[in-house]
Amino acid sequence: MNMPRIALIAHDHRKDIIVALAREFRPLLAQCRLCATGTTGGRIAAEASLDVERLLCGPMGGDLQIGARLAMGEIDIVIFLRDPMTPQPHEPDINALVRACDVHDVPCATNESTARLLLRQLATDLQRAAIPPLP
Ligand SMILES: O=C(CO)COP(=O)(O)O
Repeated sequence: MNMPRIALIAHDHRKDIIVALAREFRPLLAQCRLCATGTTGGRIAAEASLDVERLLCGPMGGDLQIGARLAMGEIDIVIFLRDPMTPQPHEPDINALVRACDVHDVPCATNESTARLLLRQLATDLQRAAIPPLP
């Protein structure tokens, strides 16, 4: 199994949650190629000690960069913890990213529970792939 490529994004009110998830799933995420919007990536790198490629901050085009990569087949999973209670200045970019996930059938977790399901399944898949097939 190739190294999974995961995009991590969280709005401000969800950043503590994505950092906690990154810490909890650190052994798994350390086996993945990670990219993130700017501020989210900075926090994950600093607080979960993970190697993360930091793109632009969300309001400056980070969501669009991730959407473009995804459209090119370069992202396997998106974890995008959106804040449903706070209007965002870059709402069209957010919608474009989630739409791109649907267009290209890329799994996209927009809340913590779904993120957990995705990450647990990924851990199982990686474990199975590591076990050599029976002769
Ligand atoms: O706004 C975001 C996603 O829409 C997140 O961007 P930051 O990680 O740069 O805060």
